Amino acid sequence: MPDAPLIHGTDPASFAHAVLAERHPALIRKVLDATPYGPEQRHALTTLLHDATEGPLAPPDDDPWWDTWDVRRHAGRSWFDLPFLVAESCFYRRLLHAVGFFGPGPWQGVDPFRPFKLAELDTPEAAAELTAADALAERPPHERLPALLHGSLWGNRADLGFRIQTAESAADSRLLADDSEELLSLLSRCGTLCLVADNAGRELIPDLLLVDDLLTRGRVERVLLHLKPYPYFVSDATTADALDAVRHLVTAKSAAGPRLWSALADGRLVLRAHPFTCAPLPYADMPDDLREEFASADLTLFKGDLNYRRLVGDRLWPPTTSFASVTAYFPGPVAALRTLKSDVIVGLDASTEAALVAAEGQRWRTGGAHAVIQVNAGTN
Ligand SMILES: O=P(O)(O)OC[C@@]1(O)O[C@H](CO)[C@@H](O)[C@@H]1O
Repeated sequence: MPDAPLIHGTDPASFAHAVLAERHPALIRKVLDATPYGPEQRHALTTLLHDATEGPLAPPDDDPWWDTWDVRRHAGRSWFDLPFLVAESCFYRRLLHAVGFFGPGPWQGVDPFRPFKLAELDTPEAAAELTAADALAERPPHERLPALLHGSLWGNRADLGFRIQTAESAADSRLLADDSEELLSLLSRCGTLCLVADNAGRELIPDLLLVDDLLTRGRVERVLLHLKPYPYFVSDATTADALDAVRHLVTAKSAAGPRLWSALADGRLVLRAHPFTCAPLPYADMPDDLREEFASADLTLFKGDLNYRRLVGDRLWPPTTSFASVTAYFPGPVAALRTLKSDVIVGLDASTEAALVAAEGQRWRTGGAHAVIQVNAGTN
């Protein structure tokens, strides 16, 4: 397994530093504005707002998460000195603790990000995406599946979802690595697919439409949908979010809605929420039970930026590092659908990297304008 330095937020000019110093405080303000929390929670949130930028890491005494994942040992360090993934994971754990999510009490289980997630579902753009997706049902597989795959890849970017692939769109320059043909081939003969989901709302809807097509058209026998056991990184999907999405599809009279409802009821679509999905660790450190589940699947498909960071390791890999080399540990065929929203990237040609740097400096890594579809079928 190749090696490279872990990404930290120490450099004030880095993306990671900006996330910790700017995005996290802004998020706390959004959470305070979105829910009428009481004085105790508001005090806990404003304390976190200060701690997470000025103070040392201060784990709560009464939360075993900090011991389960061996994070308490970082107590007293600056958040900026921690591995970026650890710092973010600690922030979200502290935020949920501050709003009383873990209880006991009346706020137990109340998702602080739910207002943002629900707002995404009821928009004209979301309705237009559903109309476009339903129209796909009549198209032949060689058009329908790539469009559904791109719809899932670009998630909530409606202008780029569900387009019928034409010559120019198939050569979309925003796609920096494209193993979609190999991915579609793996999906065409897949008994069990593990889909490790990313965000709720308008990203989960395209994911579920892809799942429905795979299950309905007989290409996949069973899908294990890996969600988060509790709210994480603002938008990450929980079971409640998945049920909201299915109910939304039924209410919107999408043909996929009742089919997904039935697939859940008869066990062809199974919801999973393993604690490791909220751990501050790379998937290379996954526990044995999760490793066995992925090993027993015919394909595991990771969605989104955070999952990609954890799949390949949140490190400053040279972009030309092969995707296969950093996922060689994975116990079965694995693929990633990821829009680039953070520094880590592997699997690019040297010429692609050079052209991106010449055109955009290093902004191409974090702007969300580019994406990769990468596969390690495990055959090499
Ligand atoms: O997994 P997602 O939702 O695609 O993206 C999550 C994410 O890009 O947002 C953070 C920055 O705000 C990153 O640190 C993190 O990887």
